[in-house]
Amino acid sequence: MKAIQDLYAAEYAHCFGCGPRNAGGHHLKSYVDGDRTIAHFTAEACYSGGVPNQLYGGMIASLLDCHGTASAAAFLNQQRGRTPELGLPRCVTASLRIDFKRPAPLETQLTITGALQSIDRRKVWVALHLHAGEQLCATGEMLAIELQEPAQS
Ligand SMILES: CCCCCCCC(=O)SCCNC(=O)CCNC(=O)[C@H](O)C(C)(C)COP(=O)(O)OP(=O)(O)OC[C@H]1O[C@@H](n2cnc3c(N)ncnc32)[C@H](O)[C@@H]1OP(=O)(O)O
Repeated sequence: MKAIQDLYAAEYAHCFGCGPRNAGGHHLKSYVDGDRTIAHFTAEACYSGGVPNQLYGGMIASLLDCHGTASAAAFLNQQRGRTPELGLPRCVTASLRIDFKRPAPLETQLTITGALQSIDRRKVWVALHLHAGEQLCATGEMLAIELQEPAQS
């Protein structure tokens, strides 16, 4: 199965966190998994927060940001009855609230999941969770918005 990010149009594939066309980026890969989405990521030691073996909060935000917008695109497509191969809507983050519940470890596989909360036209609300094993480390609530097509001249 292709990752959601690998279905982005070339002009929207430059994201530092997940863009396949960003050579220096993190290349997060998100997948549809039944009625949710899932991604895995292992952070290198350089992404430390102030405390040893604790992942920097900005990286947690980045993982939720990229996984959330990928999830929103996939959920919009599902609602419209379109298969991803026909192209994905392009969603960006309008709002992202994060609760940091427990420290997330470095050099350990993290699991990020997304669940659809609701859709209202171009607006998609996604609930996000980040786990290390069984431990819930962070939750997020995202409002993603589908970009409008540029007006035809
Ligand atoms: C393409 C995929 C690449 C991967 C992306 C990875 C994730 C990212 O890092 S994205 C980068 C960070 N995000 C951004 O830079 C977004 C910056 N913001 C914008 O570009 C614009 O504000 C944008 C596109 C979100 C919305 O603008 P625009 O298309 O003009 O819509 P606009 O008319 O303002 O709002 C649409 C609706 O959303 C609502 N809305 C907009 N922003 C918010 C917000 N922050 N909170 C609540 N509601 C909002 C509006 O009230 C409106 O609602 P309604 O239709 O009911 O009246």
